[in-house]
Amino acid sequence: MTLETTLAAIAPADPAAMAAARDLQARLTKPAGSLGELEDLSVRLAGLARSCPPPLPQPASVAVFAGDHGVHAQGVTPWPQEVTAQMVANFVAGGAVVNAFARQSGADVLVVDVGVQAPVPLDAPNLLDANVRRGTRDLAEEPALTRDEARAAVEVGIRVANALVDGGAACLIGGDMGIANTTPAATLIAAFTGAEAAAVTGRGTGVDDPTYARKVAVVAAALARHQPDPADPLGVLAAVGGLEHAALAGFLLGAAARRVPVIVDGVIAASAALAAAAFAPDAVAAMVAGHRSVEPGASVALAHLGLTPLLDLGLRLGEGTGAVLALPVVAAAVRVLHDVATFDSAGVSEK
Ligand SMILES: Cc1cc2ncn([C@H]3O[C@H](COP(=O)(O)O)[C@@H](O)[C@H]3O)c2cc1C
Ligand SMILES: O=C(O)c1cccnc1
Repeated sequence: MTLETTLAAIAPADPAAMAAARDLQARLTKPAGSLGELEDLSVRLAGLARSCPPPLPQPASVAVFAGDHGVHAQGVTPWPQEVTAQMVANFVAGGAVVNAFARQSGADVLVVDVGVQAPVPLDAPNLLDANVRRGTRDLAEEPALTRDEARAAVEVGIRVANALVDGGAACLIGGDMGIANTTPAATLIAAFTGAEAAAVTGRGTGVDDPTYARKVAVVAAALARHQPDPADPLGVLAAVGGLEHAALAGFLLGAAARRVPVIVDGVIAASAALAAAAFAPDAVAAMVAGHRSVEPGASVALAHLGLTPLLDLGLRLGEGTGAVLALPVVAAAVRVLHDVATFDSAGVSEK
């Protein structure tokens, strides 16, 4: 599927299914509104699936998109770049936090090399080699990607979403791995929302004060240099994005085109969600915000998209961890519409 055919397949939520879910919620054996955000979520997912109740969101799959970043050269993170490839090996072996959380939540993990700098010499069924280029260029000096490279990365994400749905996934979860990738994430969020660099730049893996100041300056200078146009999402991704950010944007678009919910993780996924929404505003109907990352840009992005995060646990890891943790909550919200008796069927008196 190309970007264009995917965008053409994205349509608004179905108001009739949403009305049916709202009506059913009002008849279930609980005070109206007592399930808070879960009621709104169940209504949104009915609209997405065009059916009430919508399907349960399992089996579920996490795709962790990995890439490296030329902007690493600016000293925006204390971690060496080779940690990206080393963590890819860790994901493949099942030893990272996202693997533990996925096991706990009942989700599979697929690792997608979309732009790791050094070749990842592994042959494993849960690793997809879809490397577009071996890391981005330094966005502080030049566009991170060409438009063609950005498009190719978006189309990797689309392909992965389609393959997982074809394989039976009823819910998708997007994760990231890429040392230095909170810098392009912050720049993308500023570009799409118009927020100031300082309002969207966070401490990532935990940078110290001088590194943080450098990071804010890099984001501000990149915005001034590239003047990214939010009406041209491919241009924005190319100028100041990353390969995993672009692939995640495609992954979100692919989920929306297939009308399958996709749980958005932290600041990298949230920056990709802004790009996806700029390509196709209706794609937001497929997005569920898994959690509120500590990174300030994540909250700016979610507010811009009108999404309310389900969990707020002070997480600042990425990998898809906060999104996988939210999967049982999403499943519970849907299960209410499947399992809970109505006042009528259970013989419970109404007020
Ligand atoms: C061991 C390790 C595991 C990680 N898992 C996710 N990240 C997260 O931190 C990185 C971004 O932060 P920054 O922009 O500050 O470099 C990304 O790789 C992200 O996925 C990790 C980072 C490290 C070091
Ligand atoms: O919360 C996140 O998404 C995050 C925070 C730090 C590093 N990487 C990701």
